[in-house]
Amino acid sequence: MKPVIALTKGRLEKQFLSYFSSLQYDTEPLIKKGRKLRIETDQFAFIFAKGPDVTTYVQYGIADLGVVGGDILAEFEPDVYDLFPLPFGKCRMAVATEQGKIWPKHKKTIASKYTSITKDFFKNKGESVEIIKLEGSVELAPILGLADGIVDIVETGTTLKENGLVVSEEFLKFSARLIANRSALKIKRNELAAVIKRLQEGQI
Ligand SMILES: Nc1ncnc2c1ncn2[C@@H]1O[C@H](COP(=O)(O)OP(=O)(O)OP(=O)(O)O)[C@@H](O)[C@H]1O
Ligand SMILES: O=P(O)(O)OC[C@H]1O[C@H](OP(=O)(O)OP(=O)(O)O)[C@H](O)[C@@H]1O
Repeated sequence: MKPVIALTKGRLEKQFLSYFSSLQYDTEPLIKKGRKLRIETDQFAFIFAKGPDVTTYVQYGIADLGVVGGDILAEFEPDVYDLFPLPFGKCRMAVATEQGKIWPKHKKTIASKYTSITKDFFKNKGESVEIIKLEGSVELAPILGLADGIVDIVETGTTLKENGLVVSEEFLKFSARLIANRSALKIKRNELAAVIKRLQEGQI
């Protein structure tokens, strides 16, 4: 059986393919996949899913390996083996708000996709917050008066800047990570060893 690798669709998929190709793996079938969600190459079977679902497929052993953002691992804490960072998908987690905003003295309202990370962050600071869960375009929330601020990913800072927001605190750094199903690592050790090694060594 070919190793099964679950890839996070979208931004990380593109960056993974360019990294994988730099390691001399054949990526042509993946680049030409169109809307297909499962693709086989000579060596591997790939599946394409949203980040949190990548961890689910790996946790349940449908995929042996997965490529997922460190933010997803921090937020959902799936039961998978977190092997090592990959050299792309670099971003930070930050609290941001409108330029010149004065935070309320008591309870702040924070909008985020990352409710668990947000809860832990403010708990550790001993600050009381109400968290509003959003699924994306989180930068809208302070502008429209839904929240006092946001907790979200920042890379270049362009999205914040173009929406009149500024970082008030950066508190975590992430990159994409290679994860593995815990039992596949033992049972399929021989089949997985070469690709794991190459993905790790490619970074040196
Ligand atoms: N601006 C960014 N710069 C670098 N990495 C990012 C950035 N935004 C997200 N990421 C990383 O890429 C992963 C996938 O994000 P992406 O935006 O492609 O999917 P998503 O959050 O599910 O959004 P969408 O609903 O638009 O597909 C995130 O989990 C994170 O690790
Ligand atoms: O600092 P920047 O380089 O501007 O990147 C940060 C933006 O990228 C992500 O959004 P994404 O494109 O995934 O859209 P989303 O709002 O739907 O999550 C993140 O949620 C920020 O909005």
